[in-house]
Amino acid sequence: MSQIEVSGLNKVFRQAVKEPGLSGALKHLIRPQYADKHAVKGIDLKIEEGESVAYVGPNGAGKSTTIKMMCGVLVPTSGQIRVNGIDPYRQRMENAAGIGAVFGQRTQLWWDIPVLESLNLLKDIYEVPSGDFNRNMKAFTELLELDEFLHLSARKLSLGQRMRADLAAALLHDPRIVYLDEPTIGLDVSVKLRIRSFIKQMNREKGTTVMLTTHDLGDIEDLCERLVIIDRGVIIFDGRLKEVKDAFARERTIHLELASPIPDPGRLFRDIPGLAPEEDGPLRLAICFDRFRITASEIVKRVIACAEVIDFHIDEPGIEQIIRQVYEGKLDLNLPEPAYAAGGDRLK
Ligand SMILES: Nc1ncnc2c1ncn2[C@@H]1O[C@H](COP(=O)(O)OP(=O)(O)OP(=O)(O)O)[C@@H](O)[C@H]1O
Repeated sequence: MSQIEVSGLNKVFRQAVKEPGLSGALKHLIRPQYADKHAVKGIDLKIEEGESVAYVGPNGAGKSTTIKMMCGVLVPTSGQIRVNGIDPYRQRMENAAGIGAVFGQRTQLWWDIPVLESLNLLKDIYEVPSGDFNRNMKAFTELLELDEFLHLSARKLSLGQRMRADLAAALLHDPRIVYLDEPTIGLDVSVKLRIRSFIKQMNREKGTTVMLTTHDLGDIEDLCERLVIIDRGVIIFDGRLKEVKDAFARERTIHLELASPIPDPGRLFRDIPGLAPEEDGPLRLAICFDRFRITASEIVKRVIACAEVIDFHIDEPGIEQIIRQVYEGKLDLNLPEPAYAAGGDRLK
């Protein structure tokens, strides 16, 4: 059995339908009207111990609703969820012992007491043995630089400090699974990197399963091996991140440094529609190409035939670009890829 098993999962919310203004509110009081919102539609998902999964989708796609059902916060309308072998809603207490959760918009720390006190309270609630608590506190303090604010109450923390404290709180009891809902939202780059490196370390060293929802696609690239995309309540893609990149990261830019100028470099690629080298001075070329149309080695071969190439490097697009295209309906990740590019190289 997988660590997380979800099958045929549905969640329907009943939403009040009100006309605007006071008269709308009064009408609703007299004759309330409701509409059903099918937030999650028949989801099937299996996650194995130690996996790091990015669960992404546009606003309102159903990510948080799924995570809340996995945490036992929301009851499914229909379908099955087993987390660590138990039903998260019916066995909430047992479920809580095996999971940690960070919701970027909310904190689980007590607002008015020092962070250290909150962590001590969580130690008691989760019945964390003192040895484990001290060991984790030592490691987390170092990795997340908690020292600077352990004595402050949660209400006095900056957003970045609050997120670091929340991560420590979520992982204090060594949960086997951690759900992270927008863990880096609104944070500056250095805090983001620190948090990512902490999550990676937990996943690598303790084998903690990570399920991450985020709009920061850099988080995905840095943290996750598997990508699950949900759109309007339906899972539209589930696969390895690396395979997605290999198959769909089409656009690349090759930067070449030359020993001597090439007059009219565009003529070398007239047979490839849309491929136009950009010159950055006489000895530098930047060529943006679709690798399904021509390979990097073919480009280098054509340039070398005209001038000595001193150096070159290739910029690859990130997963961000690919996912953005999926959201915009321009890319279907389930489509088979083209087989060959100019120059004869196999694409995969
Ligand atoms: N408690 C609720 N009552 C009614 N409708 C809800 C409730 N919670 C969520 N919804 C609706 O369910 C749909 C899915 O919401 P959900 O919060 O799961 O999306 P999400 O993918 O997490 O979006 P975001 O990226 O914006 O956080 C949305 O249309 C939302 O309005």
